[in-house]
Amino acid sequence: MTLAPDSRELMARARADLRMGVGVVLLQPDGLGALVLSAETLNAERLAAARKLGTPVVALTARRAETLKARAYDGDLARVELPGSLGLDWIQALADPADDLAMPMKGPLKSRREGDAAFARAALCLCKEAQLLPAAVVVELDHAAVLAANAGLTALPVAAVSQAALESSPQHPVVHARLPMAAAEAGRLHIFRPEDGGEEHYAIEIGKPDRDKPVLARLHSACFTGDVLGSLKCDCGPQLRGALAQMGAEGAGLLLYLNQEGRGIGLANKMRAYSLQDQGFDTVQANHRLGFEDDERDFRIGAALLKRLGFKQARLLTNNPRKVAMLENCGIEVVERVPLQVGRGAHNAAYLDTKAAKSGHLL
Ligand SMILES: Nc1nc2c(ncn2[C@@H]2O[C@H](COP(=O)(O)OP(=O)(O)OP(=O)(O)O)[C@@H](O)[C@H]2O)c(=O)[nH]1
Ligand SMILES: [Zn+2]
Repeated sequence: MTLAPDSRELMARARADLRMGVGVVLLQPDGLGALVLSAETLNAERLAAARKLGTPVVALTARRAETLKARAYDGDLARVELPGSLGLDWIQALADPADDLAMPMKGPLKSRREGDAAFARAALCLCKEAQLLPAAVVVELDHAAVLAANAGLTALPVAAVSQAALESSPQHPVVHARLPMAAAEAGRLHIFRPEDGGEEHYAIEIGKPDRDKPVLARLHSACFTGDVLGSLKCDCGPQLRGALAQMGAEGAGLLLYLNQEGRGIGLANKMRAYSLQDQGFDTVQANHRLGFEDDERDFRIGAALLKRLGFKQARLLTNNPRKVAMLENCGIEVVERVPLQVGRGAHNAAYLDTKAAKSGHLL
């Protein structure tokens, strides 16, 4: 056992650093490395310091590059060259689509072809995990480890980032306690904490579901606007309350409340998406313009929590066939899909229709 943080713990530090605007260093075994800064949280002083170290590029996802008409030579991403005359405002306009329509970016943008995109790819992965806009300034360095040590920056192997993206962090039970609720007096709230320093997730157990029978279950993704504020733009609030009510009526069930706000992009980015929706884009187009995929959630967490609580089979309350497929892939048998169609209204009809047309939701 060592006191030093392992690579997963270093990733948690890196996420926190990027959110504050502090750079992180990525290292390759051959000694080559890169300084990475989030485009969203970068300031002018740090950009100037980064420019003294080498030639920065702005890493963008292929989704964002498509909107900006930048060539994504690396497939899933583009490394856009940063002209010497342009600075922070230009980088932030590349990253943030808020003003795309009012002030379109003046191109053409020049994308880098040569070299390895591994640093840029890891940088975008870290930005997404930090729930920042997926855009980063990346400067390749010869003496990256020395820079990290001298400046006190978090340094981690670039391979650790790609490896972590493939795995789902183990979730550990922290505590559970009785919680009488309006929907069911016999309620119990369990808290789970991931090893990787990410968001905690919750399980709400209603009654005493038999572990040897299929449990009436729901994987509910956090929606602050719908669940708490009663937003009419989505169906989350009525789905949450409808699921709990059905479990209460049956006397048993399990609702997993997964802290994957905004289909995994975080509340700030979801509000950016809402702003784009006010400009006429639908929910999927808005995610793409921001540089995200339609859905950035990791549904493996739900399967892991079901298993951890002793369940092997479920009757799943959902309209999303991807949730069913993912649970099955992760070893939970879904014996029945129980539709959950509640809360349709004037404000969310187009949103629900888009989910059906583009994301495969069943109406
Ligand atoms: N990015 C983005 N997220 C949204 C938008 N509207 C709602 N959400 C999020 O979408 C998620 C909805 O989650 P769920 O209701 O669990 O999932 P679902 O895929 O709709 O599937 P079912 O409800 O089970 O049929 C929540 O995390 C919301 O915060 C939007 O316009 N953009
Ligand atoms: Zn919602």
